Amino acid sequence: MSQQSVIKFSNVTVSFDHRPVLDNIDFTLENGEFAYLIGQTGAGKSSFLRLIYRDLLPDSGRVQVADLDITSLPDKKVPYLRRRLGIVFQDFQLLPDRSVYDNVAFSLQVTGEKKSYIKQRVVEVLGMVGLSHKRKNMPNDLSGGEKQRVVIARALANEPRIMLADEPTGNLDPEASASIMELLKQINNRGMAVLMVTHDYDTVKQYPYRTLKLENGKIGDIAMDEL
Ligand SMILES: Nc1ncnc2c1ncn2[C@@H]1O[C@H](COP(=O)(O)OP(=O)(O)OP(=O)(O)O)[C@@H](O)[C@H]1O
Repeated sequence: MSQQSVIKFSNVTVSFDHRPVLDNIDFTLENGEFAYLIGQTGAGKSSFLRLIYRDLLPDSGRVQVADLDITSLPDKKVPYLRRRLGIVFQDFQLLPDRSVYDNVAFSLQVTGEKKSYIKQRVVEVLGMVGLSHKRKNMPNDLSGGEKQRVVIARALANEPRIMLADEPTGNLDPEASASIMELLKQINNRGMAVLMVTHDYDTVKQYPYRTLKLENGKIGDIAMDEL
């Protein structure tokens, strides 16, 4: 894999019940690149993401993420891989009985970071997502957009090189969606690669980046006017 790419699929095939969902796919995400992944329901977008965080192995082909070969990665190294990825999914997956601060701190505690570093880093990432003033609140006290910001702060805490976002604006109103997109844009401008699955074509048009479409098991770049 070149120094420039952070994700590389080579001849990747995934089948369910003998039907290929991903059919001999090649794909590269460059370091610091922002890309959308679109496609109809059932096109294979979630399966595509699952390959990247090693929740699914391909039937054939090779998947490389950062400098790791996912296809030959021992199970015990999977947590190490996942710490290199910031994962932001639609159902917010926050711990409901912990404060905003503790939800973010938790992701650093599991990696065994020092207490003083955790405190500094949590304050830093909550500042980045504009939620310093909500650090003592519980997730249920927050709006949908604010919850999504906490999820993003948590994903940023380990300083990943790649952010995977599965419909991060899916459940949000237009204003909250725009603020999440501004945040992802800002994160990308700091050099992090972002791969975002979305059905939200308005957002794609408003924030134009490279757009890939999954269709009939194949992936290809598409232009804005083809949306
Ligand atoms: N574990 C599985 N066993 C059998 N079939 C599966 C499995 N996982 C996914 N599929 C099938 O593979 C296809 C692609 O599913 P996937 O969830 O990747 O699509 P998607 O593009 O993410 O869809 P959506 O937009 O609805 O989330 C679907 O037809 C789905 O039913």
